[in-house]
Amino acid sequence: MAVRSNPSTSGRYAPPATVALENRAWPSRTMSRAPRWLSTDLRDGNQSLVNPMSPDRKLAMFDLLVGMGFKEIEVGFPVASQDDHDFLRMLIEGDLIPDDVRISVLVQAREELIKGTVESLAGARAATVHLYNATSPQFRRMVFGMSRSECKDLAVQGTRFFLKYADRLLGDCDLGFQYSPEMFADTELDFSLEVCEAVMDVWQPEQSRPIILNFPTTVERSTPNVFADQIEWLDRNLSRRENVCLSVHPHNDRGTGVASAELAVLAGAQRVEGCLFGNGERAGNVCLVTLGLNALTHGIDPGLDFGDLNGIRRVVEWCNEIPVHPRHPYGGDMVYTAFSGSHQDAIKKGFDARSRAVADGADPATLAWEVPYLPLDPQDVGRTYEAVVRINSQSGKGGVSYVLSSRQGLELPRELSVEFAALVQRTADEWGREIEPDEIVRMFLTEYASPRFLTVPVTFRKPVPTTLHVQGDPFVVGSDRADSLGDLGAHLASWGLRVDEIRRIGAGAADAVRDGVVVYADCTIGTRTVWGAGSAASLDIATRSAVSAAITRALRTSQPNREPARQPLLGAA
Ligand SMILES: CC(=O)SCCNC(=O)CCNC(=O)[C@H](O)C(C)(C)COP(=O)(O)OP(=O)(O)OC[C@H]1O[C@@H](n2cnc3c(N)ncnc32)[C@H](O)[C@@H]1OP(=O)(O)O
Ligand SMILES: CC(C)C(=O)C(=O)O
Repeated sequence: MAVRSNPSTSGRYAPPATVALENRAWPSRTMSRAPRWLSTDLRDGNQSLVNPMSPDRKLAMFDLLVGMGFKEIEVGFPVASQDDHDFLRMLIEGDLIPDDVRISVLVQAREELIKGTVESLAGARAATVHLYNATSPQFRRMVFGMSRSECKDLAVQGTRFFLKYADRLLGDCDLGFQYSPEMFADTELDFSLEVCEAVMDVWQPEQSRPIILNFPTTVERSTPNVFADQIEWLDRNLSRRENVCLSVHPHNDRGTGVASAELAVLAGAQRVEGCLFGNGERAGNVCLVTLGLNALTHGIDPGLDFGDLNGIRRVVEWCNEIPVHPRHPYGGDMVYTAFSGSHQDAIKKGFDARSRAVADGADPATLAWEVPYLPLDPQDVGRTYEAVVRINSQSGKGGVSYVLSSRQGLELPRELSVEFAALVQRTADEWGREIEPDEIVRMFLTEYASPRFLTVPVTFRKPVPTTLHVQGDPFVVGSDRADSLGDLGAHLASWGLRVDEIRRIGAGAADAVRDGVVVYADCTIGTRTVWGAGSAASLDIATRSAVSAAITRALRTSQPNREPARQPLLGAA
């Protein structure tokens, strides 16, 4: 097949500039604690929506953020719209901002807008004003029509206006100040530094009045390592560093917003701005859910509560009117689900190993999480194990066994699970769709279980060698459970059955059969080997039931590939 390339279009895009950084330190660092988080769901997130949030949606989002533990929340751009202004006033006048939460508001470097912003904060106990202007060559040339020094002056004047109106109007407020050179990632590094230094000369940061300098990838255009280099360069070169909170604000245009944020933290960023589930302009702001849970799965407390991630998602979806993708890291519907056989097998073995460790006395709360293919314990975010394994034609015996075990407590012998999995796979192929757990259980019971428990002995004309599997661990005749099986051989002999071996006997009932023991009988009938399953309060009756089911199957399975009947038989018994 001919390979098509796009030389004519790719030639219109330039590769990003790189940073000359000697001995960069970030590649060999690891994250040891979570950065400060700022949620900009109510500002950058909101400004990107088709329908900006209504007041009740804004309040729901604010309450959610507070409930999750956010301590810094950008609540809007109060001079941009009456809605943003009114929401801010509602938070202040309604005393809805907890003492340990700091709100912030965004404003451009224009005097009348700064004045209006400061006025809208009247009565606030604590707040940060976030001033921005774009600094990149493209903006200076195309949007502002300004030289470098005029652009710097815009930021400097903006800071002066802020101080002027804040002094006049907000004497009682614990005021913070944040400056962002918008389009930072596309701005010459030395110019970003020059502007930030000039802003700091006006603000005069001290320990008691630090400054937040926030560096956005307003439009993400380079690989995350380039952004990390930019941040490390600033970390090294900014003056008054101890009074600067170095913050980043990544967007996700190239799909690497999370990587940009994480590498930036390694490079010296102390604070990250983003949105829940990555809402935001174009391809979104960096996703704070992903970042927070990435930290958690590296053993770092994110300082945010993700314990009810489905609940968080519901609020976010309602506020933004945008569904979260089923494959969204940690929060999507499908992310704790495996369909493919080898994944399911490994997951089941992981859970089994975990159960054994707990049975041996390990505390599940502290036992290291190491279930293959599940980077996070779904229960840590309020999800269940219910949908961890789902069955379709890609599934194998591990998955089918997992469903029967987790749903019904049925622990199939390996040979039986191989056989049953093949039947499930054929059925999934035939039906052309996923098979629900209840259907799997029904299919198993329909195929292998006796239509009803037989309580009377069955007589066969010729001896049938039988291997019995009883739910649970291997059992050897003559062990401590031998007495409970004492009559078994006699019973089976009275049916005309010869017991070659009794391999397994269970401790405890299967959920499917509340009344006791499950027996899996592997019977050689004539030239065929046929499985049957039975359950009852006593081993004796369960065994008859299992053998009877095997015989019934042997009689009816002249067409082995038939579609299984749909009615549950054990359930009806
Ligand atoms: C990357 C980001 O997310 S930044 C935040 C973006 N968010 C928003 O823009 C939403 C809120 N903004 C708004 O609602 C409006 O832009 C307002 C209300 C703030 C201002 O509206 P308007 O006065 O009508 O101006 P408009 O939006 O067209 O702004 C363009 C003007 O502002 C100037 N400008 C843009 N950004 C800045 C800035 N940060 N500082 C100073 N001037 C700026 C432009 O140069 C342009 O000036 P010109 O009119 O002399 O050509
Ligand atoms: C105002 C700044 C921080 C911004 O939103 C951006 O550049 O994306």
